[in-house]
Amino acid sequence: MRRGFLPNREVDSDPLYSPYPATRNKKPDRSDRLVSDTALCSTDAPPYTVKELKFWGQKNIRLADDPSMAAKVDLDQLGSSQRLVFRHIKVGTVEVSALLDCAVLNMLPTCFSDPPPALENAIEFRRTGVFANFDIRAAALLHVEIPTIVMQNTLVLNFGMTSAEVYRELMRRASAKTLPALLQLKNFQPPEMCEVEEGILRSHARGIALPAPDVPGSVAMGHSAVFLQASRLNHCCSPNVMLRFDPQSFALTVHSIRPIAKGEEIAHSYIDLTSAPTRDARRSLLRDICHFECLCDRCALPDQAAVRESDARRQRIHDRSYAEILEPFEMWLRSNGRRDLQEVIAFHLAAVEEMQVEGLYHDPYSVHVRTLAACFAVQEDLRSFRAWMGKAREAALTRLAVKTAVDMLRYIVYPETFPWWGWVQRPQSSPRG
Ligand SMILES: C[S@@+](CC[C@H](N)C(=O)[O-])C[C@H]1O[C@@H](n2cnc3c(N)ncnc32)[C@H](O)[C@@H]1O
Repeated sequence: MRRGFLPNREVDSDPLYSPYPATRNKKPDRSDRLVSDTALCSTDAPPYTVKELKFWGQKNIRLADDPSMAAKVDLDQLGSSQRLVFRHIKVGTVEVSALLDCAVLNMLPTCFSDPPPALENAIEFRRTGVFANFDIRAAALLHVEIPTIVMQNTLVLNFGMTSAEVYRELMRRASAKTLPALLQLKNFQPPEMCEVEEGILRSHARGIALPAPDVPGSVAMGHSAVFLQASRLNHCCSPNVMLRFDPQSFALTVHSIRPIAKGEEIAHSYIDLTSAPTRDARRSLLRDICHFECLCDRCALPDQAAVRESDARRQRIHDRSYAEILEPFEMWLRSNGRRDLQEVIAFHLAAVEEMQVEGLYHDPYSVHVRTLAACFAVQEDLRSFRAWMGKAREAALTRLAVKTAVDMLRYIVYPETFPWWGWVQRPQSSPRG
């Protein structure tokens, strides 16, 4: 176990913003374990009536770039739950410059666990992107990184600092070792939108899930972090890696979601691809949120016909509900094996192929491959069962579903322990297990 926060050097100062006492924070305040050299405190008198709060909110709240955020933030509730503070969080030997709510800080572990080790030298970070150094299998851990800066996405600015000053302060507090590297990151924000420091942090910050206190609006606030190396990862609408952030180790991990060839660019998706099935929808989302025109392989298809085909495939993937995915095999079981199992297999193979062509390996993919494994299990087709169960296991590992992956390994080694094994031979009986 590594040490969590730096030992206290001085009494905790006022939080940056504390318009009302944080009465809802019933957990013991552990902020005395945090270093605080914060000398800033609230300068504006907080508003008290809902009307004033709303007006004050329009003036002072800087919403994150996601426009849907605006709808989620309840200004009436917001003021009573916010106590933003600048802090240094110590993770192993790394000091993270943070601007977080006290309640969120209190929910972080006092000791961070060690993250798992990454595959050595698997990827190369170049200025313009990240590339595979050798052929990589699916579900490999390619990179582990502690953030340099962590912040709340939605800043409530009534403590006498402009948003530019807040971002500058976060940068200033980054360790002397990382500051030059931070300043070298490109600012991709339109120059009229914000100053350089804010532009750099906004361009390279990615969303992370931190524990959120049970107060209205706190989840909508969201958090993001800047990772010096992982910020080199470009966006792709057919990503080959998935990023995870684990608050227990305070580390970002990068996992391959399919086999990757040597020299191939490593890229993840900046957006939720399931919410934007067509190229136009994806591009418009990326323009709105990230201010760039997507030039990934999927968006830069050679002609309009190829784009239409890709859109149609993604729309079909998008439209298929879980019930629809599960239905053919369930119907086959209910028919006591009298229906044609080959039709069920063909349905799943076609869906898997579509997902592979589009490079989409989100949850429905694992349902398809698991069901294919079951289709071959009922026929006692050992080779195909092991192949599909192997893919299902990779999908589980990518999602960090370790227990499921262990169960699947057991089925691969001892196929007869799989509940549907050989069921076609004895269709009247119910599955074992
Ligand atoms: C976090 S940076 C990624 C690394 C970046 N290429 C660099 O040189 O620092 C994000 C920026 O990279 C560029 N970018 C990333 N993915 C892209 C894509 N698919 N198409 C076009 N530009 C992309 C955009 O300018 C975006 O604002």
